[in-house]
Order: sequence, then C-alpha cells, then structure tokens
Amino acid sequence: MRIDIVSLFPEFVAQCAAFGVVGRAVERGLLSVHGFNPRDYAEGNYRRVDDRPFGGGPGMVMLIDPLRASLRAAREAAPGPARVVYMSPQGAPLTQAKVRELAGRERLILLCGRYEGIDERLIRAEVDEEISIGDYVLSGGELAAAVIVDAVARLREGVLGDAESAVQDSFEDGLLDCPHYTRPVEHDLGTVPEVLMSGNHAEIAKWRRMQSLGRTWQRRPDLLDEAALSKADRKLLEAYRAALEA
Ligand SMILES: NC[C@H]1CCC[C@@H](CNc2ccc(C(N)=O)cn2)C1
Repeated sequence: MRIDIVSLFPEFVAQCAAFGVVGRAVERGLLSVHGFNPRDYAEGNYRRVDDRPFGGGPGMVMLIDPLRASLRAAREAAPGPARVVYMSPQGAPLTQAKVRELAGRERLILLCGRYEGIDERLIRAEVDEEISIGDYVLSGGELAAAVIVDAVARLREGVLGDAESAVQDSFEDGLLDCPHYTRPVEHDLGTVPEVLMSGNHAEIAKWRRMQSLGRTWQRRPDLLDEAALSKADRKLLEAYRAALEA
C-alpha cells in the first residue's frame, strides 16, 4: 500500500510511520509513505502557498495551484488510481468501518490543510472525500493524516503478528474492548478474574463478550444498536446488568 501525504510539513507525518508496527510494516515493504510539499511546487521567488481570503476576514487561504501541482506529482509518482482524502473538521466522522474501507485500497493521497483552509475550487475538483477524526480543530491536518496512516496500516495483511491481532479489536465488532490482565495474579491493585485462569476457552470467550457488551452499554450506549445484538448477546448483557444490581 502506498500513502502520499500532501502537506507543508510532510516529514511530520512520515515520522508517524517510523515507529512500532507501522514502522516495521514500512521496513518490510508492506507500506510506503511519501511526502509532497506544496511549497516545492509554488511559483515566484517567495514560493507563495497561501494568500488573503476574498471577502476579507482573518488568516490566509491555501492557493489552488501549488496544491494541484503537488497532487499531480503524487498521482504520477506511482501507477494506479489513488483515493484523495482531505482531512477536515467538515469531513465525515472517521469510523473503524471507514478505516477498513480505506485499508482495502492500494493507494491513498492524504491532503493536509493549514491556515484558514483550502480554496474550495481545489477541494471540489480534486478531493474524493473529506474525513474528520473528531469534532475539534487542529492547527493542521497532519495529525489527522497520521491517525489515518496508523489505523489503516495495522489492518493491512501481515502488519500485525498474531500477538497483536486486530481481529479482537474493540470496534472491530462495533463494541468496546473487554478488560485485559497479565501477571502477577496477586497484586496490591487487586487480583485477576478467576475465569481468565480457568483454561476454559468457551467460558473465557463468553466472559470477554459479556464485558464488551456491558462496557459498551455503560459507556457508549450510542454504539449499542440492540437490533445488531444476537439473542446470546442480549442474554449476556442481561447477566452483566444483573451482576451489577446483585
Ligand atoms: N478552519 C480550520 C481548518 C482549515 C483547514 C485545515 C484544517 C486543519 N486542521 C484540522 C484538520 C482536520 C481536523 C479533524 N477534526 O479531522 C481538525 N483540524 C483546519
């Protein structure tokens, strides 16, 4: 998978692909991340990448042509179609389902804005979709792009070993993750739930599912779409609630 980053600070995002599982995926050639800086494509001796907004108001707006030239250079840097994603608070909320969809592509181009924004004509002509990582404003789209790189990379085949499998990920099945424990069993901070040492894998799976359901119900009822729950799930959630009242 190739991800191109169009940004005034491309090294910022490349750094985010230099560590951990994503860094290893890059080393192993499962993923490559390349930066394209609009300033390298800006005309004139000041190499302008922004200008004042029509209609007045504070701040500056990113110019069309340096961005357009950067996007063209990114497209032409490798074969195959690329999905152009603009990171912006005006975008569709990022979900794990969207991450899975993006991870299925061979090429992404992530467009990172700065200042007050990007000339709307460039967005309309070049951007396939706008994505937001949350309802807040950052000084630039680079951190949002780094989130996409990480979330997408870990879903690519071969990136996570069995030790870190994304299969049981929270949100993979639309629920929050269950609690996790490791050694020691006895600790002044408490002990480990008996069932996890029972060796009974069916019981352990049931307990983990019940914890995921219960936590989702308690912390993120908005995610808990009753309709999506199986009969067994509803029974487990009932047991979780009953245990709370006991
Ligand atoms: N009008 C401000 C806006 C102009 C264009 C550039 C963005 C960069 N900052 C971002 C980008 C994305 C997100 C997000 N939630 O995904 C938050 N912040 C800021």
